[in-house]
Amino acid sequence: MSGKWTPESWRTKPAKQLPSYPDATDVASVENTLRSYPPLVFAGEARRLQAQLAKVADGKAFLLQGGDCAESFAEFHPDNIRDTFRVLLQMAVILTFGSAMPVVKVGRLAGQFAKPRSEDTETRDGVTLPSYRGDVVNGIEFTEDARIPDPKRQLQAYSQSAATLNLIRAFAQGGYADLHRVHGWTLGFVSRSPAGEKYQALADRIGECLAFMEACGLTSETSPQIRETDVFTSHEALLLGFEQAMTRTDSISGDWYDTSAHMLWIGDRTRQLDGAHVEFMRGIKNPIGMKVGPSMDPDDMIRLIDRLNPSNEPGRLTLIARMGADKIGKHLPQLVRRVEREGRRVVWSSDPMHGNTVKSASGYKTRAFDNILSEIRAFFDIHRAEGTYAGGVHFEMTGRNVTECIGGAQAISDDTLGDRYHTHCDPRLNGEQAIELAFLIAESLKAEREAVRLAAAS
Ligand SMILES: O=C[C@H](O)[C@H](O)COP(=O)(O)O
Ligand SMILES: C=C(OP(=O)(O)O)C(=O)O
Ligand SMILES: [Mn+2]
Repeated sequence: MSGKWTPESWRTKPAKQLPSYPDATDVASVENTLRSYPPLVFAGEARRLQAQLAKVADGKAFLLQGGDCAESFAEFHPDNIRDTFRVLLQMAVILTFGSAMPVVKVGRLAGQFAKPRSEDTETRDGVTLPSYRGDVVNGIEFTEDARIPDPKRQLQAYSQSAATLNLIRAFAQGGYADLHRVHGWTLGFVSRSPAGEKYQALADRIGECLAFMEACGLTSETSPQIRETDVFTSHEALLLGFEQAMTRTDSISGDWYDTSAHMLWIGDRTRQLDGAHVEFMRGIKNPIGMKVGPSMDPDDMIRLIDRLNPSNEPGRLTLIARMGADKIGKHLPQLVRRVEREGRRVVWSSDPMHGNTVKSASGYKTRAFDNILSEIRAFFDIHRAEGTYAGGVHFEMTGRNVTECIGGAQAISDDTLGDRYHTHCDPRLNGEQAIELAFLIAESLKAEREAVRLAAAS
């Protein structure tokens, strides 16, 4: 029994991972202020994303979701936003070429500020302090003051999200994303790499296709699909007071939308059937995601799907599998099979990051490129074996030349992780690793397409 939903009905349910603010009056005052702020996204945009995700559920499009593990106030800079944006564009072009299908682009951007943590406290040199929970909650500095949750940070997160979104909209629709600029998206450090060279070769082919199409009368002026693109935003709906304050009724449909992002997802740590996060998410009309880790039980998963998507609408729910390269083979097949057997219409996407986090010998939290790739390969293989559709991928990545994940063509090793390790939470793929991975996935997609074509021809 789930009872009546309201934007605040989550408050009566047990909630994990929410900060303990020192003063409830300050929190209420910030939430009131947020309620008076403009929406960041519109309901119509969220509906457009859902329609595109419905195509993914149907096997006719592919989902690419990616961006920072944790956006930060300190790294807020137009160059960083642009660099991540252009790597996303490059990956999308590579995947479009491989799959010959539209690629739905969703950033972990413009709102990805709240972090669930494994431990409530962190100890350094015998000093124990509350854990860092994302810039929207507290500060990363290891001092008593910084670690106290401060609700006013929500106002800064809102402003940064608004400015980030504004820039993304301008990039996506103002000419930067025009396919004629496909060569210009390459970042300096990527252009000198094997992935960069491969990308330049692909860009040359796209240039030829565009010239051919132009000769046929299809130009940026006649075809807006060449000139601009949709890039949607997403984040984990963790800090429910903030999300509630951003939830508004849409005047057209009368439905509730969380206007903080186009898509919101539930993390693996907060997906309890009768918990606060599931309660909040079931009532908002945005397309939503749910992380599915190795502890997910198939019966529970069906109950969660039915709670979150009772009318079985395609595009409403994306299941983001994050098992780990060593666990995916044991856990995913039975879940995929069960969803299929019960006729639930979902998008299956692979997050090959969160099940592959390890502490390196030198003490950095890292992920091995090879394990990331191996989880994705297993994800595709499992779907092929089950006759279901591997609909998308979900990455923690940045356009910056960071050294956070081990491996890839640059062969980043444990010894060099410290060179440019900037993440505020989990290790991200750098621009080159992200593009390298996109090529490897594109090859799988192309092989799949070829297999389908051969099967149809025989
Ligand atoms: O991004 C996801 C989680 O917040 C993150 O993996 C938690 O990391 P922790 O295990 O260091 O708390
Ligand atoms: C917290 C995250 O992942 P998960 O819930 O899968 O651990 C995340 O995506 O940053
Ligand atoms: Mn993360």
